[in-house]
Amino acid sequence: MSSTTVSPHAAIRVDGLTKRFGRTLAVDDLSLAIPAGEVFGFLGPNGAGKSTTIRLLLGLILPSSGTATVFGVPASDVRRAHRLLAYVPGDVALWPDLTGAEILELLARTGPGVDARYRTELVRRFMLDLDKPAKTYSTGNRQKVALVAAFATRAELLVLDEPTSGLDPLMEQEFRRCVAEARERGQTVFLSSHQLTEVEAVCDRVGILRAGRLVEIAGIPELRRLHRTTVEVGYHGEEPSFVDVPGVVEVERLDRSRLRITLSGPPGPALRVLARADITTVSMREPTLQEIFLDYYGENAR
Ligand SMILES: Nc1ncnc2c1ncn2[C@@H]1O[C@H](COP(=O)(O)OP(=O)(O)OP(=O)(O)O)[C@@H](O)[C@H]1O
Repeated sequence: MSSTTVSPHAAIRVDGLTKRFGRTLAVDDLSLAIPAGEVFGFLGPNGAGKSTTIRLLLGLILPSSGTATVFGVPASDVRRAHRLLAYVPGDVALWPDLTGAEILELLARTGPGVDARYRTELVRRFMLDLDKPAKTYSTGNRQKVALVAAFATRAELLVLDEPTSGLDPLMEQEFRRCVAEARERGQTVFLSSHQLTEVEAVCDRVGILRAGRLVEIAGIPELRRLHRTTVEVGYHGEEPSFVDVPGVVEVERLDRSRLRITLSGPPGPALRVLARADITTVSMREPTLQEIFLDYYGENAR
């Protein structure tokens, strides 16, 4: 079932978005367009500006300069914009004396409309006990209530700010299934996360934020190609030489007949060297998103 209307607008469009808090430049001239139907991962280390960007998108704060729209509606036009979106914060606060069931009903009445059958199914899948007051819920259970409420809406845009930090691996799997189902229905998902395996598993594209600026925006396969790939080869006879071969970052001798070559960028030149050698085995490994992330922020970034 799809209730998503086709919009000529991007789900999210941000142009020159900037937010200063006193001397801190939390978001710095950010421009970004997320087409309807995309699952977009928003990555960055602590303090990079992810939550500030989300608060700007939700109209909770106003930008110092620049614009943000949701399906063409200015983010600051909260009444209209919030008919199109549902939001899950990383740190879910619920009304302590209401039960889970009462909270789901309350949220359903304020949000952009709900699919009650799907909601019942999600309550079962997330193994949520709705009869207890929210003050007895653990962090993970509070997060589940917010996730069920958001996924059960037919909001065209789901904004999820680190929504799985309190979930166990089983529930994390369920979350991934829900994102896939949202995508199938044509909903757009904006997912800020520290969980790189999750982003890798569910997102079409990722934006990487550093100190308020977008440093990279790409599809995951494309990101991998831009980063380090390791190739292990076994050879007979003379060791292949990678001196001055473009894209070869490091060559490590594993034993007398095996090398590990680290590549950055296209592998063509290194493969041409290998083609001339007497190669007995070859294996190639692309970087994980975690390695890419460390390339940006870890030792290699300095
Ligand atoms: N209300 C505020 N007043 C002053 N500074 C703020 C305010 N909100 C955020 N900042 C600063 O803006 C910068 C970006 O913070 P933000 O919370 O957006 O980062 P984040 O990427 O969401 O980090 P995390 O992963 O830790 O949640 C930080 O330097 C933070 O200290």
